[in-house]
Amino acid sequence: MPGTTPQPTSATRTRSWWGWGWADAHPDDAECAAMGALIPGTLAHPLPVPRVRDLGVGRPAVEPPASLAHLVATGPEERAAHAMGKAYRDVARALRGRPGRIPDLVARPTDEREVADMLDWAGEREVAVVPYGGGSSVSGGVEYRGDAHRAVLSLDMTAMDRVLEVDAVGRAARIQAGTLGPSLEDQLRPHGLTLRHFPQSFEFSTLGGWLATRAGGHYATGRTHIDDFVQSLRVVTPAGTSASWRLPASGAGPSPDRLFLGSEGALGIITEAWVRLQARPTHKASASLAFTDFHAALAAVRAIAQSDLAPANCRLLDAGEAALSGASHDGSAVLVLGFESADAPVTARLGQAVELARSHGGRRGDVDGAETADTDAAVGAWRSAFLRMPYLRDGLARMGAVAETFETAATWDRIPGLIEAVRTEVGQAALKASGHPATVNCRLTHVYPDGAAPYFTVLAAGRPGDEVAFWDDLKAVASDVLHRHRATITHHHAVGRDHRPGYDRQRPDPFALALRAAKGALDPRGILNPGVLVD
Ligand SMILES: Cc1cc2nc3c(=O)[nH]c(=O)nc-3n(C[C@H](O)[C@H](O)[C@H](O)COP(=O)(O)OP(=O)(O)OC[C@H]3O[C@@H](n4cnc5c(N)ncnc54)[C@H](O)[C@@H]3O)c2cc1C
Repeated sequence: MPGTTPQPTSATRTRSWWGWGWADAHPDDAECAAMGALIPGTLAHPLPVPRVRDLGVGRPAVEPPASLAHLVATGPEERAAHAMGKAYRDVARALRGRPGRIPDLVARPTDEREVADMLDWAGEREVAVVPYGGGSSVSGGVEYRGDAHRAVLSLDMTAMDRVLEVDAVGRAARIQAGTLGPSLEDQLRPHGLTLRHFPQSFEFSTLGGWLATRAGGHYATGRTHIDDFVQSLRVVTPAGTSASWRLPASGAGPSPDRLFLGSEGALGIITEAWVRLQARPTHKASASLAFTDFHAALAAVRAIAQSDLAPANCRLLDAGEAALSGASHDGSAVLVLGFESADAPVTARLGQAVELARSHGGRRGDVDGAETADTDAAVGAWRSAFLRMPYLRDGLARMGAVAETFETAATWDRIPGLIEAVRTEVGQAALKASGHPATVNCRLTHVYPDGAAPYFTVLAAGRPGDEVAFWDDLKAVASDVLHRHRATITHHHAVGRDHRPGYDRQRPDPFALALRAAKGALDPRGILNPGVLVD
């Protein structure tokens, strides 16, 4: 229309090379300063937005092979954008001009043959291959550390981005690994189907990345992990291509798919998968409940998780987290509930869950019974904050503040003690290291009949110029607490390089032996994502 300003689209917008999401969505200097003022001890002015030209990116250590050169980028911008994931420590390193080793080449294969050719070439020349989906890793999964290889190739899968087949009868689709979340759902929509896997990073992460990290979706209890949706996988390894059969279930020995789910690029390149789909939900209802007593709220959540009500969303925000997201301002914890169905109205189930929560002391917020949309104010506030949070984290990082999250899972008997210990010990460690009190909030992002996944947010003044070491020290304290409480080192953020010490302590020794043997058999030259999972 004449006179209207064109809205930016994904075709016209630029991804940030150093931080989350779109470059144009980051808070400006004034917003950064306003946020920083809320955390005592942060910088007076924001650190400048980092520029690739200040990194002094050198020439690649190797030339791309002539036959594949048309798939390879060697420019500094592309290479810098593929050097790291999107954790706080990645953002902090970029802000200080120390992103670590920049890959020499960025390759974008368009089919499986090209993936195999890239691996052959890399194997012959001792070039490390780091698979790259959306690059949203928060555990050091897409960066190369060390210098044991001649060069580093970032294998960006996003040119393989199509839904290849839809089986409407069996409700499944064959999808290429480099498909980003929004495109995947856009391609399924005309079929009335959905994968319904929504990690917070949905917009900038791929099916292959979800599979390689065993990602956890939000708005989901029950079938939460991407593993639950996999029918079969194709994986290109230096030892050949693994293709499993499409099956609804199978008891034929250990599952080949399970070997590659969570393999984080260390065993092969996932090129495509058949995944189970669902009808798109048409009935929706949501509600929030406030709790004065967090322990009563924990009991309410457990009761709902152990009932057969099966909410689509059941997450508990402690008082700090509820205040941060705008879901509550009176010191209450908030339980967010959501129900969905493609077949039947859900208000009755929502009503039962609300009653269960009330019997544990929950005070009812607005219940939306419209069956079509979420209008509960607390639910809406939480959802917008949830999506905006990564941008705000990067704004706070520019103020020298640490704003980061970590997550775990444990059985119900351990949950109260675990949450208390993390809050206390991480809080004390931050105070000791920076001289300023830190905020350590908790929410339960995923709940199960037998346990829950607590997700912690840390907001603290960093040590100016030394933010990464400060965060690493806090994370080491947190990892020790998790280990003592027999809570997993990660529920859905993957192992990568950052969680290796915790993972190595957690996994049984015979399993480590088997994993090493698998790595040796599939990747005999040790070129695939060296440093993640297993050496
Ligand atoms: C703001 C934010 C929110 C997040 N929210 C969630 C969340 O809600 N749930 C969740 O589970 N995670 C979350 N994450 C973590 C991250 O998004 C997930 O680990 C995601 O699955 C990574 O997908 P990706 O496509 O970005 O993979 P990448 O980050 O590119 O890669 C992740 C790992 O998988 C490997 N890999 C990628 N593609 C392939 C492939 N085709 N074959 C073999 N290996 C491959 C990489 O080498 C790397 O080791 C979040 C991260 C951020 C920054």
